[in-house]
Amino acid sequence: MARNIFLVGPMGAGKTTLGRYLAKMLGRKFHDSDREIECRTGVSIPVIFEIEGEAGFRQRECKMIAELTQLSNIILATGGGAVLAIENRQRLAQGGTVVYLYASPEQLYRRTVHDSNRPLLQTENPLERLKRLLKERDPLYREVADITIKTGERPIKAVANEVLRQLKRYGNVHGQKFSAIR
Ligand SMILES: Nc1ncnc2c1ncn2[C@@H]1O[C@H](COP(=O)(O)OP(=O)(O)O)[C@@H](O)[C@H]1O
Ligand SMILES: O=C(O)C1=C[C@@H](OP(=O)(O)O)[C@@H](O)[C@H](O)C1
Ligand SMILES: [Mg+2]
Repeated sequence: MARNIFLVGPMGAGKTTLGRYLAKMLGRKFHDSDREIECRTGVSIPVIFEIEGEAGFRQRECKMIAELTQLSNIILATGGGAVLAIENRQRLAQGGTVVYLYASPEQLYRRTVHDSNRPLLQTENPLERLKRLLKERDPLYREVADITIKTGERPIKAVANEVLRQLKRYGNVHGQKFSAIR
């Protein structure tokens, strides 16, 4: 059976966008842990941070990752901080093939600067925050990842084709019809 594909990486790497795109290409179900948390609670991520703090959000995130990693044949976009908890890292590593989407802090900044839905970036200097978070979390992303993909300035389509090329080596898309989008 084809295994799950889990996307990890920093805010703005493109996990949500690429996950949705890959799911369409492969005809698989897509889940985004942040969106599922928002659906369950009925409020946005910034509101959860405001009411329960980051610690409260992390608890909800852990429960959601535990649930979603039990599913089969899915594409999952995690939140950028999901790798902070060791239990999440273990569940991700055991439940599927983990793809680390990497982008430089400057690229992450450009992709997130106009979006106010990421509470951790609502600071005086979001670029500095992105640099610090990437430095802290990069070893955790690498620890859990089977594959690392540098998105660079490539459009989503090109990143998706690169991910599929790499995933073939892991048997994820074995026997599954997909056409590389040119
Ligand atoms: N490879 C890419 N090239 C250009 N824009 C991108 C790329 N990947 C993502 N984006 C854009 O960056 C923003 C953040 O992407 P998103 O998928 O929400 O990232 P994440 O879920 O990793 O935080 C979105 O506006 C998305 O369209
Ligand atoms: O990096 C983080 O700690 C976070 C990343 C966000 O998800 P994206 O990585 O999809 O932006 C979201 O889970 C929350 O705002 C916290
Ligand atoms: Mg996302």
